[in-house]
Amino acid sequence: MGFADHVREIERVGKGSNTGRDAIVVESWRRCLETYQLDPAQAREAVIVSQTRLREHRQQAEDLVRIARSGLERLYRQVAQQNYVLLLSDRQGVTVEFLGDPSFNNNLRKAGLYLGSEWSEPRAGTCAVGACIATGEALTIHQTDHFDITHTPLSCTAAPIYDTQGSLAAVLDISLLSSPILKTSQNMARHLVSSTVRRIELANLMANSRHDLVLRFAGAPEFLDVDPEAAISVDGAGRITGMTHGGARLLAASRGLDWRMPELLIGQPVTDFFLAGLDELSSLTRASLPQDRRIAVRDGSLLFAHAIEPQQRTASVPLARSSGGPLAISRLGGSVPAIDNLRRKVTKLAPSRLPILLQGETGTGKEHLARIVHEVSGLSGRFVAVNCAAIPEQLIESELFGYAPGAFTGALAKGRKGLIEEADGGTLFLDEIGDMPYAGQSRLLRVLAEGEVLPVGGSAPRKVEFRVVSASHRSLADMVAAGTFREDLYYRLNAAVLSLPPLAERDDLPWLLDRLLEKHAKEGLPLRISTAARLMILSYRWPGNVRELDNAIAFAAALCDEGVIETADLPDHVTRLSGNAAEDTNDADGKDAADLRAVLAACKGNVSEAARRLGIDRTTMHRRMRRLGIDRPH
Ligand SMILES: Nc1ncnc2c1ncn2[C@@H]1O[C@H](COP(=O)(O)OP(=O)(O)OP(=O)(O)O)[C@@H](O)[C@H]1O
Repeated sequence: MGFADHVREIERVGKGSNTGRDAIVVESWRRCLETYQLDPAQAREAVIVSQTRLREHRQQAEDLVRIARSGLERLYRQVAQQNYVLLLSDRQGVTVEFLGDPSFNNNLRKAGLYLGSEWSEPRAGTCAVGACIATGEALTIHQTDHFDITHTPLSCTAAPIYDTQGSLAAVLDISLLSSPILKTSQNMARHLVSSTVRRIELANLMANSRHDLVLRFAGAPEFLDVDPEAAISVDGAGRITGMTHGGARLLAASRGLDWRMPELLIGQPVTDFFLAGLDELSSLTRASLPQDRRIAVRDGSLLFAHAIEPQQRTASVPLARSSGGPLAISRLGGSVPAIDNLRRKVTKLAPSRLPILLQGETGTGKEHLARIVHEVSGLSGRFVAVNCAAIPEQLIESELFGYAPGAFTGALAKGRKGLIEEADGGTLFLDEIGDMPYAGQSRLLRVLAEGEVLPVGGSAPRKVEFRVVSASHRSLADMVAAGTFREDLYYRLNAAVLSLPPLAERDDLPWLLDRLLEKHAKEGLPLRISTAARLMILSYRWPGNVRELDNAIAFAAALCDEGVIETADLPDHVTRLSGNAAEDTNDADGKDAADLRAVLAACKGNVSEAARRLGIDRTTMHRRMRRLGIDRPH
């Protein structure tokens, strides 16, 4: 159908003609013409909201997205091969979650199948998300059902997600960019989307009714425990506190009410809807077989029910203390002012429960410091280190939060504890926190705020108590300014900030060298180093920090004869770039020292000028002078 025909059909429908379109499409076209005054002859580009607005929408929807995530991923895996993309829109029609093949990114963006795209009817005309918001029903808007000619290649199927109070919270949509197939082929898609929504609503109800009795219902006993059709929650006084959409329909049908009026359902006594007392309802637990858990609804129908008792909160784990502080703190570094200062801070901060943010270039010893903090803290639980940059983005949430049994394909049948729970009673070290995906940041924030962790695909949060130490070699403050790191999470993590200097700025390099020689000594044989090799190490800049030094000593330890490291055993780049501090002599006044003296003399003792000529900063210059035993000229 061409553009002109499409416009003509909409106009005819607007005037009351029947062109054979589904009623749901006809009603939407009329809303577009009459209520929103849209012109079918004027094609509109897809609307994508600004980053700032998108962030606001995503923050508001984050609770739902968190609960829906495993369901969304599962649905996407089922449909991705048929080239569907998946959109979760909030109740304003703004896409807050998107799963699609990144290889056709540009076309999807143009078509509005993208994060931040706005699919409300007033903005986009008849479309699946918009019509779903307007009607509250699952539906398909296929190709020329769309009002706007821009969207007519698309085939979209959407279902509404209701919150536990019966209000529309979001819309789940799967869309095909172009589709040669007939509209009826989307019936299957609608079924898939609707069953995903049912599971999401159930998970949401479970998460929100931890202290209430939950009743799940199914028409057949076989599905009762695995895929119930409806669920409601009931408080200790027997009043309805929440429901899934299926639950709302069931309650409304029981009394001949309209499910669109949830205020007639929420807060009402459950016994108004069922021919059973509260005690009888609470006894429908797994203790009896599903087929024996039959219950009569007031409209005369019979259902099977499953009662889930309110969950008790787990008692908080006392964080016991142990000692180990003095020894641990001495491993921080040598006795030089900067490190002594750091040591003082660590001693004071470690026993508190304040979250600590460690800053420092890569390899400066952030994890080493985090372990020291843990040992000095006296926490009895484990130290669990997580490198957020090393875990693939798709796995980060299940690694951190764990997952419930059967949460996704490939998951262990009995589920798995996440790293956060492993750290219960101890310290969770989040390395490279700046690489944590945005969605994971939101979930982490929630764990820190509530002290509870909800496994992926799970509905029962578990209490956890741990100390968080995080680290990043990137500036989190800059990331917050750029909108890639959550500001609220940033403020939660950086209650105390400790900075580790680059190795080139550490005056305790000789101390570190000695510790690493001890570390790499082979059993029973002390590892030593010749003066020349030592000087070479002391005058090298160590851009890779303590890690590079550690690796260099490990390398030399493997090469050296009779436990003595000579210059020839050091890695080539160290010998090449160390400025020949000392040829193989025992003379501490090597060529490097002579060079420095010469430059200083040429600059009439002006250290800043000498540093400038050598292309190093003044602090480094002073440090080199100290190392090489050169006094400051007067
Ligand atoms: N004070 C120290 N004493 C002895 N060894 C140290 C010290 N600091 C760091 N190291 C060693 O240096 C190496 C690198 O340290 P660590 O892994 O803690 O650095 P990092 O800053 O966390 O690195 P990245 O930013 O790459 O995660 C480790 O092998 C560690 O044992």
